[in-house]
Parts: sequence; structure tokens; C-alpha cells
Amino acid sequence: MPEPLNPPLDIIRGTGHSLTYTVMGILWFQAFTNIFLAAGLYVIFRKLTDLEAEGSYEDVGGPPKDHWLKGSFHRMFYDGFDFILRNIETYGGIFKYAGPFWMDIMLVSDPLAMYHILVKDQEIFEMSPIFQSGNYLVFGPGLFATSGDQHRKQRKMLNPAFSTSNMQDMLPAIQPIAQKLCASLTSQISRAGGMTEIDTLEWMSRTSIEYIAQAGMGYSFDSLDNNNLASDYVQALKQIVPLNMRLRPIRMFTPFMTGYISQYWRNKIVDVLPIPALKEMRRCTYVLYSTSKQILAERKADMEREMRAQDVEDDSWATKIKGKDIMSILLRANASAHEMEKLSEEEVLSQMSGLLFAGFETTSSTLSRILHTLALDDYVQSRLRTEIKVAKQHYATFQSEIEPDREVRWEDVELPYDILMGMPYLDAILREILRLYPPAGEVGRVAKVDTQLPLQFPIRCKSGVRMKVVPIPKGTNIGCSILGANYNKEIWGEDAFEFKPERWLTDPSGDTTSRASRAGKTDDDFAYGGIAPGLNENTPGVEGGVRYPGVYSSIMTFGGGPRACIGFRFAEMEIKQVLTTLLSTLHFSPSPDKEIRWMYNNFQTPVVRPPAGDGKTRQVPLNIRMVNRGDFVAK
Ligand code: HEM
Repeated sequence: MPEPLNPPLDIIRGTGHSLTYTVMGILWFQAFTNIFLAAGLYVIFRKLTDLEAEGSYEDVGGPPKDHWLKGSFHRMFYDGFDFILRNIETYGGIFKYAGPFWMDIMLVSDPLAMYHILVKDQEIFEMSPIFQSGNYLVFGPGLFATSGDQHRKQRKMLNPAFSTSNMQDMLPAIQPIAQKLCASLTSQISRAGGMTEIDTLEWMSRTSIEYIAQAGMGYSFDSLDNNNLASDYVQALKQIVPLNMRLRPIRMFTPFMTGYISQYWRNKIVDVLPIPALKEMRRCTYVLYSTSKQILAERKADMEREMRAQDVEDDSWATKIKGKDIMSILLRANASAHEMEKLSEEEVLSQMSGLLFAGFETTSSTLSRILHTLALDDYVQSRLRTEIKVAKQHYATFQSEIEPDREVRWEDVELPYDILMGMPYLDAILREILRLYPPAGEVGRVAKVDTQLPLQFPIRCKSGVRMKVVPIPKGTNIGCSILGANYNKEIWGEDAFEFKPERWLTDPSGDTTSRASRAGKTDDDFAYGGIAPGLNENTPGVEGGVRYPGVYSSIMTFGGGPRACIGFRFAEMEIKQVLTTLLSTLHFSPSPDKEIRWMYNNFQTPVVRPPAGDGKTRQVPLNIRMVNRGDFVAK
């Protein structure tokens, strides 16, 4: 019988098991090797792409240079908003762009890197010597021009003057300023016979100067008198930023000028150099210095007079003075300080112009931006006005229980500090405006030594590598981007670019407490990373346990760390007080034929678009009229 072509079934059955096992074994083996291979490749891939400190500085990406000498630095100073945010979108939380004279600048907006620069490693990342020496030449050895122990000593002496309790004490003394502003605007409206156009930036600027002059030095420049031209001092102060911009190309020589050239020779150099802006800057500096000196002498004489009247012994005269203004507090603290801790006369003097300079443009631009925003959105304006009215009516009722004979119109009620700070919608609007439109877009630092910056969100470098830790060579110029931090979608959500005051409210439709106030006001008590008591994942600016190290909520508008804005509570109090006073009686709307454009030239620069405006002059013209019944939200 011929052999069957196919093996008989039983033979197949007999060897069938071992063949199946062999085939399956091979398949399993292949599957395992593939898995191991894939895992191995993945590990190698991660090793190659997830470099930690091994990435190189050269590999950090950034936009190409615009100009061989200026680099791309000038882009920051002309409508820099798009330049910054577009590049953050492309390159991530840290990128490199070309500064002037072949210098690189790192723009940082990553929360962990910012925390290292401003808080944890602040000893390594110092204020730029160019900025510091420039400030020294204009203001003298104050907070803006010192670092290390000298800066710490000055902060220690000045901090109590900006405490919450001192703000509470100070508020009643400065409330009349907002009333005077309101009276000035009202008289312009009545002269015009009704609604009239007023440049609110000009009036907010006059107001901010008065607030800081009175609160800071116990002095008035009478800036709110209708026809009063700005004093020499105020004009000089307003000139500093524009002159500084014109002198940008030569600013890099200031560390050399302050370090190696005496004042005598510096003056000679300014005399011979054909640079009018430099001569004008010297004149302004002189005006600031001599006026501050005169005001300080007056303050001291006042105090001595007061002390003699109180018959107090000489050595303790300053400690007994009642003045609540910042200079009085500083002089008192200085008088009782240990010899090593005392500030010199020059250091005290330089705080005066420094505080005014730091406080007036920033606050007036914020106030103008709020009024402009309210003018564009009548519902938001009415809702805020209604909140103010309700708070004032409640307080008026409370007052009338204490003083039954006194009749007070709600519009004239002055709210005490706690109520002013606790109004949820007012608070939400202020925080949202400060988040979206910070008056200054970045704070600058320079690395003193070779170091590294860890990142919360790794960046993709030029070579395609993902970098988590960026090497920073000694001397690297760093800009901590306030704009980048405040617009970070990873932290603020997809609607980060939108104006949404509701994000700060627990119940967006109601009058419940603000999420920020619930989280506590002493924001400087907690630092990056950890979520402070009262803060939770629902708090705006906290995402996955991460927050920016800002001194005010998680927004970076007032900076963070030991150099953060010393005046943030003052600015908050001033802005809230001005708004509650103005909105009680005045209504704001846009001027129909004037479109305002807020350019971001490293500072907020509002202009009127052509043809109605020249597109250059800083102004915020708004139509203002008296409030009528329809300007409130029905409850
Ligand atoms: C909306 C208003 C304000 C904003 C957005 C603002 C913003 C800032 C920022 C970002 C810094 C940090 C700079 C850095 O880290 O290098 C700063 C510092 C400073 N601010 Fe303000 N500021 C405002 C109002 C004020 C006011 C009203 C005063 C004074 C009454 C003031 C006085 C200062 C001073 C003295 C410093 C230097 C602090 C130091 O170096 O220790 N600021 N400000």
C-alpha cells in the first residue's frame, strides 16, 4: 500500500502537541523579545530625549535675531505683547532671544524656574548691575539701587510702614484725596453742562502722585487742583521713564560710571557729551534730590516742633511722633534702630523719590485700565456700582445706629479698610485687571555664578531634546516674564487670555466671598509648590499643586521673593478707594470717535488710534457724566 501523502490522523495527533507548542513557543518568544526590545528602545529614547542637567545652554531655542546690533531687544519696547506671548507659545517657559550688543537674554515664565530665580536662589540671581547703577544715579542708594545686606537692612526698616495694620491706620488720612478727585471731575462735568470727555490717565496720574506724596512723605503737591500745573518735581518724575528709554543705547556703561568715575568727573563727562537726554536726566535727578531734601528737612522740623510741644526728651523725640506717613515711620524706626541697622541720610532721602517713582505710574495705569474696561462693559460697571452701593448703605445703617443724629448719604460714606478689602466683585475685577494687564511686563536679574534652573514644564530644545533642567552660565541676563506667567494656560486654564473677573469668585453669579480673600490676604506667608491653608485646587492660579511665587495671589504682577513690590497693599488700597468713591457718583463710557489702544512697550502705553489721535501720546479719554438711576443692577 502506497504511503499516504498526508500523514495519518493519529500520527498528526501524536506529534501534533509538540508542534503546536513549538509554534506557540516561537510566537511567545517573539512577542517577549518585541516587548523587551520596545521597552529597551523606549528607555533609550527617554534617556536621549529627557535630559536632565545634561542639556546645553546653546541648545535652548528662541526667535532669530532681528538686527545685527540691537538683536531683538527693541521688540520688547514696541508692542512687545505679541512678541513675548507668541514666543512662549513656540519655545516654552524659557527661551533665549538676542539682546543688544551680541548679548543673550533668557525670558523665563516657567513657575518652578521663577521660584528659583526670585525666591529660593535669589542670592544667585541679582538685580542687573545696569539697572541697579542706573537707579543709583537717578535716585541714590535706595531699595532699587542696592542688593545683599544693604537691601535687606532697608527692607527691614521700611516693611512695617507697608503692613496691613499701618494701611488701616493710614486710610482715613488719605480718603479726602479721592473725594477731591471726584469733586474736580464733577466740576468739569457741571462746567460742560453734562457729560464731558476727560483724559482719565492724566487725572489718575495726578491722584496717584497725591496718594503717595501724602502717604509717603506727608506732603501735598496740590496735583488735584484743576488748574494747577505739575510742579517741577512731578514733571521731573514723569520724565524719568521716557528719558530712560532714549538713553537705552548707553545704559550699559552706567556700572562703569558708578564703579570707577567720581561724581565730579561724571558731571564733566555729561557736560561734554553731545547727548541732550543725558543732560536733561541730570537736571531731573537734581530736581528730585533737592526737593526730597527740602521735604525731608521740613518733616524733621515738624517732628521736632511736635516733640517740643509734647515736652519729650531729645534722644527719644522721633520715637514718639504720631505721623502715619511712611517717612515718619521710617524716621522713627531709624532713630530707635541699633547703630549697625541705621540708614544713612542719603539712604532715607533716596527712598522718597524711589517710592513715588515706583508707585505713581503703575497705579495710575492700573486705575485707568479699570475705568476703560468698565466704560466698555456697562453691565460690569453697573454690577460693581451696585456692590459699592450695598456696602455703603449697610455701613451707613451701622453708623446711624451709633450716631443717630448724623444723617449720611450713602454716596458720601467712607468705607473702613476691612469692608473695602472684602468686597468680592471689586476684588475680582482688580485681580483680573492686574493679571491681564500688569503695568510692568517683566523683572530683570543676572546670574552671579554658573548654575541651573529646574523647570516645571520641560521645554523642547533646538536639537529636539526635552530639557527639564537648563544650565545657566554666569552673567546670563534673565527676564522673569510677568506677562508669560499671568497668561500661562497650564495654570490659568484655556480661558487664560480672557477677561473673566468671575474666575475669582466662589459663586460667579452671586455676591459670595472672593476665592482670593478666602485664601487669606497674607499671600507672602506661603510659597511656591505647597498649597497654603485655605487654598485648594479650585483657587485661581493653582493647578496640580503648582502656583507662581507671586506676593499677591498667584499672579506675578507685583513680583515675588525678597524684592517683591513693597507697596502692593498700598496700591490695592488706593485703587479700591478711588473706585468706590468715583463709581458712587460718576458714570464712564467710551468716547465714540476715539479708539484707545493699549500698546505694551514694556510698560502699558495707552494711545488714541489715528486719525482721532496721533497713536503716540499716552492718554485715556473717556466720557464721564453723573450717575443716574438706571446705572445700577436690579437686585
Ligand atoms: C499696581 C501697582 C504696582 C505694581 C504693578 C508694582 C510692581 C512692582 C514689581 C513687579 C516690583 C518688583 C521688582 C523686582 O522684583 O525687581 C516692584 C517693586 C517695588 N515697588 Fe511696586 N508696584 C506697584 C505699586 C507700588 C507702590 C504704590 C509703591 C510705593 C508706595 C511701590 C514701591 C515699590 C518699591 C519700593 C519696589 C522695590 C522693592 C525692592 O527692591 O525691595 N510699588 N513693584
